[in-house]
Amino acid sequence: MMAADQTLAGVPSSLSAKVVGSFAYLTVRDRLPTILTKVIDTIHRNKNKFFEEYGEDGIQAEKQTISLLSKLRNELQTDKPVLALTDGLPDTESWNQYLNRQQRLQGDQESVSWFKSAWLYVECYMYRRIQEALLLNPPISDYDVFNEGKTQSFFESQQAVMALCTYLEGVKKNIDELSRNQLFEHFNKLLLVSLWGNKCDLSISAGQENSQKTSPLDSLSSLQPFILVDDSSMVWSTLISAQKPGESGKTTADRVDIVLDNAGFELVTDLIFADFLVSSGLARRIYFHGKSFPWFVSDVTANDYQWTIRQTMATNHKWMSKSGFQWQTYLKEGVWSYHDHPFWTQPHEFCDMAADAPDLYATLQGADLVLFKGDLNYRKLTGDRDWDHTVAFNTALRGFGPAPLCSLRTLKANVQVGLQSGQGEKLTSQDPSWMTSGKYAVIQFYNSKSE
Ligand SMILES: O=P(O)(O)OC[C@@]1(O)O[C@H](CO)[C@@H](O)[C@@H]1O
Ligand SMILES: [Mn+2]
Repeated sequence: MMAADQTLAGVPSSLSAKVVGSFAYLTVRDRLPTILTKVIDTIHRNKNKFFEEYGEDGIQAEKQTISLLSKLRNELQTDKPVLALTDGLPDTESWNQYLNRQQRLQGDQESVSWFKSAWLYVECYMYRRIQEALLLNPPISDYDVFNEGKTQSFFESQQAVMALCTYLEGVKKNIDELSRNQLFEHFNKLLLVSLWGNKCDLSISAGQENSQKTSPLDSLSSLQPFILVDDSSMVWSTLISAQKPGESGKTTADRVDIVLDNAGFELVTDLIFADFLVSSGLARRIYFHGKSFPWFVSDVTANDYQWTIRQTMATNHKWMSKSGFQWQTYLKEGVWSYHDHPFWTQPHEFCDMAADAPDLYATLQGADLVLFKGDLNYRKLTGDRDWDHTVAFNTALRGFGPAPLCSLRTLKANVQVGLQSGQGEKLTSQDPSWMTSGKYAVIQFYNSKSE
């Protein structure tokens, strides 16, 4: 039995709000209550809508949901014990087992609570409790409390989206004549656009809008110095070496999986990159992995995914609309498909996936490359632990490696591995908030098969 904060040999402890003043502490103390308050306000603002749709039941549901969320906010702010879930969803048991696991880790001296336990766990748990509050009030159970922010991010980024779709159209027009070097140039640009699309995330901004106003293609070179690890050439060579003749006679990699992060502008950058991968013949199929309920304010759900493609189709911008129709065709043909396994909205570190979600692990093993978008995925890849910055990426992965994988992440949490000796210290002296500002990024690759 491990003592309270004793961890597996050589594995550092989980980031936690128990470290007063840490980013985890500031998130749990300030940002999470702010997000909860915005959720409560959003539900209250839609009271009339619920009444119109559901009559008195809608009013009752609104009141009940707000009372449950206010209770949750009070539990959080007063560091009450984390409670078992009661909504009887298929994953409820898994969540409650994970709570027991956390309790065993901490020992029975203190209960699992917001300011004493792992930050990754309590933050994920908060979003699952928001979902429980809605599920316990059926008339409004399928209401997406984060929808307004996600759609606003899309609408505010229209200039950037139009510029990207126009660029993509130009690339696709004569794509068969492009040399491999030219293909690599476009690959690199659109990979970087997808990487920096991750800056637009509403949970770091606690819901403040932070959409992309200008064309991201214009700023790629100025952003290059802020990329701390750049394994893009390894991503490219993995795709090239995976090329094999398909039924159509075209040589392509079979499948690239994109574990999505945020809706709005970031999702469009992912769809554009995926379109390029298929149009260029670098990949035959794309699996998109999204969330099965609203998560971390701006993460992609099936509704967001379908809505974004419909909106892109419906625009009166020629190349944007053409892209939207192409994406709908990819879905109809099975070239693209959307998947939302419950594991992505659970609190587990990814090194647990093989044991706790073997079906999902097996699915990812079928990919030639898995791209993980964003900061929360990076935190789960590395277990959200207090690693030294020079620890190797695959050490932090702790055996997770279903396929060649790459994290495309802007830094918004104080966990970062795989840096050169002295690189972290230099960054801290130059820019103390480098790990949490979203200004810096990594393209970090690992191929377990190359060991
Ligand atoms: O995964 P994303 O969207 O890039 O970032 C989500 C996120 O901003 O939410 C948390 C703050 O509440 C951070 O730890 C984390 O980075
Ligand atoms: Mn996110």
